[in-house]
Amino acid sequence: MENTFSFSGYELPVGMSKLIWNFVPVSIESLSSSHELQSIMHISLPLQLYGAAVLGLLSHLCVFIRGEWHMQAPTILILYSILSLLIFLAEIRYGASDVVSSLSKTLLLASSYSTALFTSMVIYRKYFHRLRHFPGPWLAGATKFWHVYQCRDGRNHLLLERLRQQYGPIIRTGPEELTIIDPEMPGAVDGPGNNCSKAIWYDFLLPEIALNTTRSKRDHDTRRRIWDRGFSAKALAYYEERVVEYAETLEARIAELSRRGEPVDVSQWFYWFTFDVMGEFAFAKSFGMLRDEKWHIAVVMLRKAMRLLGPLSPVPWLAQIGFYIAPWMWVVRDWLAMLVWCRERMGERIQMTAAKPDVSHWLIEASRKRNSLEKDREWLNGDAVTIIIAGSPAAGLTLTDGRYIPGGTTIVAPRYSLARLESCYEMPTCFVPERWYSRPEMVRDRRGFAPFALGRYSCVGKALAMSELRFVTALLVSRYDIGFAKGEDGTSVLRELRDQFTAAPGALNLSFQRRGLDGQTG
Ligand code: HEM
Repeated sequence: MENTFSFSGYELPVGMSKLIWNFVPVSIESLSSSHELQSIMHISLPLQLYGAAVLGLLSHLCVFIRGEWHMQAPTILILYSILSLLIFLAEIRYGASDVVSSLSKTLLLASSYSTALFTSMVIYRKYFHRLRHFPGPWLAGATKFWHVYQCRDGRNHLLLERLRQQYGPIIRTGPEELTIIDPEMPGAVDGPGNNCSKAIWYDFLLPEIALNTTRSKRDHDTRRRIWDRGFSAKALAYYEERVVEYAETLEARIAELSRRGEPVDVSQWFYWFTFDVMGEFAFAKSFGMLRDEKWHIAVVMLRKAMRLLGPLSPVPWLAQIGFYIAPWMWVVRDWLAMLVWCRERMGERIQMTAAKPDVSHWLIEASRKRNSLEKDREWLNGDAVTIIIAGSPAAGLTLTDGRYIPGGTTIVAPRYSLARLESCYEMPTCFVPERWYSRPEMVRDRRGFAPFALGRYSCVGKALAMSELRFVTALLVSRYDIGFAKGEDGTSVLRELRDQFTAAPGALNLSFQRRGLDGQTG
């Protein structure tokens, strides 16, 4: 019989499952014969609690203080649960006589261990850590749970903006994390010559892996070369034909609504447009939302799942526990269902021959040529997720004014705040599109403007995204007079904005008045 260990659908790594498979019966067996164990059970309770506390302290100082543990979080949780169960069984057998006292003693030992472990972590983070001198909320430097709690409503962008006003441009937003709101950051972190790598947060897609989530520079560069082929001038010409078709469908829908005098929630319609286009490029199959005028179930799942990425992104270890130990839970279920959906569509896409090349065509063909289609499935599945939803330094970083950011720090450079810096823009909180063409003096420092990121990790789809933006804008602006619909004041689009890896804007109801051929509104 094969020795695997599965808990709530979570399959432990083979080595670990063998260890547990052998360890549990051997341990229970040894409970009934070990004299040493009997003598341990009869040590006085204070001494046992003291021993558990020392173990907690040592686990921090000798083990958890180094390296990354988020991917092992489910295994660690399962091992601790098994250990507690063994202590409980040993207590019943040799220690306290009844179940209730055995249980309370086990809980006491576990609490003593964890109190020492977490106290040691907090003391270290607050008084010895290399980031201890950076300003920020006291609790943020002690635990990332502070951040999870603060951005539970998906408004991390507003939280960071408030912190900037309170603490200045460099804020300690986590035990190992600095949020730096300085126009220099996009270039310093992502620009040429930097030595930064991706933060642990990017492991959220594992075991699937994608171009924008891989943390290995070598894997990224190899994969990026394949993606680049999918965005050559020739490939872009194929895509643009289809972008035009979808943009015209969008315009036809808007024309219908405008004829009926109905408001157009452009946030929703633009969402449907971009997702239909991306479905076509990822799976050679549109989501059909523009056609059906309703949300596709997979996109609904994706939107729900993206809510997980906002609040849980500061604690990737908790997300891993959710994925493996509680896959049935709330948004975790939506996230996993969305991954399964993408996996299945990618399976179908591999089997079909698309009439015209889509983005996936280049990725699949590259695997086919190398005869590694099956081996590359995790990449293909992960990249499919990237298409549809489409830094930390080991070494330190010195900013141009001499400020030093210690190595091993996760650096966050929030675009929302960068776009609102007085030092970069005149009237930074006002919507003045002219600043980007006829009034360049309104842009004081453009280094912070990097919506497609910079350097090796910059957006590979930038040319496609820009052609979608240009085409739809030109089409609508040339045919319609556009204004706020009745009852709309333009505030909810930002007020309801949610920060969840990509930004999810609130509703924006506009009225579209068709102009006649002479340019007059008709
Ligand atoms: C207005 C639309 C878009 C914006 C603002 C945007 C922005 C970005 C940003 C900021 C990144 C860096 C993300 C990170 O490092 O975590 C990125 C990466 C990426 N984007 Fe886009 N993107 C857009 C549209 C697209 C489109 C249409 C595609 C096409 C499939 C695409 C594909 C990608 C891919 C594959 C990456 C990963 C690149 C790499 O790691 O080498 N994006 N994008």
